[in-house]
Amino acid sequence: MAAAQIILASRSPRRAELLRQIGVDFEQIDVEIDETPLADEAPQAYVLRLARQKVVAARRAQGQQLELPVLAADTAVIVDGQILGKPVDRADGIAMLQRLSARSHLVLSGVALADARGEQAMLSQSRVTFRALALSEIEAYWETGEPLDKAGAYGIQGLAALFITELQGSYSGVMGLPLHETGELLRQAALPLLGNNNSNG
Ligand SMILES: Cc1cn([C@H]2C[C@H](O)[C@@H](COP(=O)(O)OP(=O)(O)OP(=O)(O)O)O2)c(=O)[nH]c1=O
Repeated sequence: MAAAQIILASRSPRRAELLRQIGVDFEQIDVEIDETPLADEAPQAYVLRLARQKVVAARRAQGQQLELPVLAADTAVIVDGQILGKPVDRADGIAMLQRLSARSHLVLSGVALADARGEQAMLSQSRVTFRALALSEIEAYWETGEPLDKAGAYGIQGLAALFITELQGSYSGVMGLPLHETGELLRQAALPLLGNNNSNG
């Protein structure tokens, strides 16, 4: 296996899969932060703050000797201006999916990269539209286990693909790691992908 180029501060297997997709060699570590929104915090500011906090916490945990850049992300579903995180239980998950039925919502993903020079963050914003969902279908979806660990109680990359009539924005951003923005942050940190350090060339 090639030597790691960066640290991915995430437990998420989806983020690891997406980072592998763009050919980055990485080590994955866990970070735990408080994900409670601040009073009156805008959703965009919220996901950017959490992504930054994850990289900062990871660098702190690794100590001064850490040399590799650290990448982390945070994803939230926004409906009527309200932030939906991961469902806390079955009733919460079912209520979230009922709210998302027959309308569109926003999915925000913040991604941050920290290295010795400090940290940078970028935002990905997508609009996802769901068809009308029957309660029986929502209940059956909950029973699959797929919604449990996902913001908004669904996974675009899984069975919830059956619900989505339209996506405007970034599929990888909805799934948890926006790959265009990730590539830009890596390029700015002098870790170019495809050996190209110049987006115009
Ligand atoms: C909307 C949506 C979210 N998700 C996932 C991505 C994230 O893993 C999760 C949102 O929770 P996050 O708090 O962003 O991330 P996490 O706690 O799972 O992982 P970590 O903090 O360790 O990086 O929801 C999907 O997998 N598919 C989707 O379609």
